[in-house]
Amino acid sequence: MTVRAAVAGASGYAGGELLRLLLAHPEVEIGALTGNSNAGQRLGALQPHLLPLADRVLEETTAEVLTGQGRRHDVVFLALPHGQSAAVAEQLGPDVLVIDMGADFRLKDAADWEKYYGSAHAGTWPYGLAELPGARAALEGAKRVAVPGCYPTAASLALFPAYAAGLAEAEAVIVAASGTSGAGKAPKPHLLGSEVMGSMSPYGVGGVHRHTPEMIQNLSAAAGEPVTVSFTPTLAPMPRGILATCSAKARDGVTGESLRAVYEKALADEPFVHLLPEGQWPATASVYGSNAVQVQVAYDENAGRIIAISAIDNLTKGTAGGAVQSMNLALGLDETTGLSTIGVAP
Ligand SMILES: NC(=O)C1=CN([C@@H]2O[C@H](COP(=O)(O)OP(=O)(O)OC[C@H]3O[C@@H](n4cnc5c(N)ncnc54)[C@H](OP(=O)(O)O)[C@@H]3O)[C@@H](O)[C@H]2O)C=CC1
Ligand SMILES: CC(=O)N[C@@H](CCC(=O)OP(=O)(O)O)C(=O)O
Repeated sequence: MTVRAAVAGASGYAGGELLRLLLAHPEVEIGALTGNSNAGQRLGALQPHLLPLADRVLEETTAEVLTGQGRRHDVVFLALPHGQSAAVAEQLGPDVLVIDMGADFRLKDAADWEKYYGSAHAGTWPYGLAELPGARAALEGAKRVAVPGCYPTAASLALFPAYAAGLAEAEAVIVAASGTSGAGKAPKPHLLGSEVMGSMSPYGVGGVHRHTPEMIQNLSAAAGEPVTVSFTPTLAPMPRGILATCSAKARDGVTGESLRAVYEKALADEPFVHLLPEGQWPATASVYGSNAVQVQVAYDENAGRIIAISAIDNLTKGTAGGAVQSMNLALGLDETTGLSTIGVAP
């Protein structure tokens, strides 16, 4: 099978990571690459690490370029700022597979979308987090996929086994540290090297971060009841990676042994999510550039809380790897095709 893929937003961080993965995908041929302010530029000037594509020139992001006659794209990836995908997506025909790496189609509840994103809700597509209960069935054969946000990927994969097994009360506290690439490539004063280097700082505090309703959606679905989430993101002085420290009050009767047994069973067959051996803890350095997710879980007897910690690469499993994994499922390819669990160290 040859899958011809177009990438909109090829000049950005998510688009760049996606192209890195697609270049190593045995079934994919790379078609049109588009940008916005950088349309007309050589990709080599913007993404110098993607040597085989250095002489490709970015086109405008239009429906004609993405799905026009003669383009022959089987899949279109949209790696655009949130709020920009819907207008493009509605012009793409029903036969092409469209994978949105932005937020536009992740949420089911229109009121949540309006509250956290401040615009009209565009709709809801099958959710590209394959590991969640029931997700693979919805992705197989899908023509539209909404790739999750990076923090919801990390937090949901850490906590869903506890909720799916009924071990946790319906309240979760999530504190996660992210590398700066999570904020995208567009210049922002708080991301200047001199602001970020040597310092960690919180942002989006007090339940206002737009990933909160997405986490609530995922954990409530796993629990089968509404779960409240208190989420605090922090910025860490590193280019990539998310470490999510998640906790929830344990239901009566939970022990360290029963908790571990539930996680071992839930994650046993997952190709990308690895429950670490007891005593070993997730670290962002171990998943750098890889689609792997490290998870560890412990029962805090004094506080009666379940502590679940995960590490991902925000650009790989947190966006581009999740997008490729979803594409594989949608097209009937082996889910792991073109995706590595091998990191880079030190
Ligand atoms: N960075 C991350 O870790 C993650 C990102 N995502 C999502 O991926 C998407 C892209 O993020 P990211 O790559 O980080 O952002 P960047 O700012 O790095 O890249 C944005 C891309 O979108 C293009 N673009 C900007 N404005 C428009 C517009 N109005 N119309 C069309 N194209 C436009 C830019 O083109 P140009 O440069 O030519 O102006 C660029 O290619 C976002 O929705 C983000 O939420 C999801 C999970 C994780
Ligand atoms: C460090 C940092 O700023 N991270 C981003 C998350 C980016 C992302 O994954 O989210 P979307 O795909 O939903 O945009 C933020 O907190 O907004």
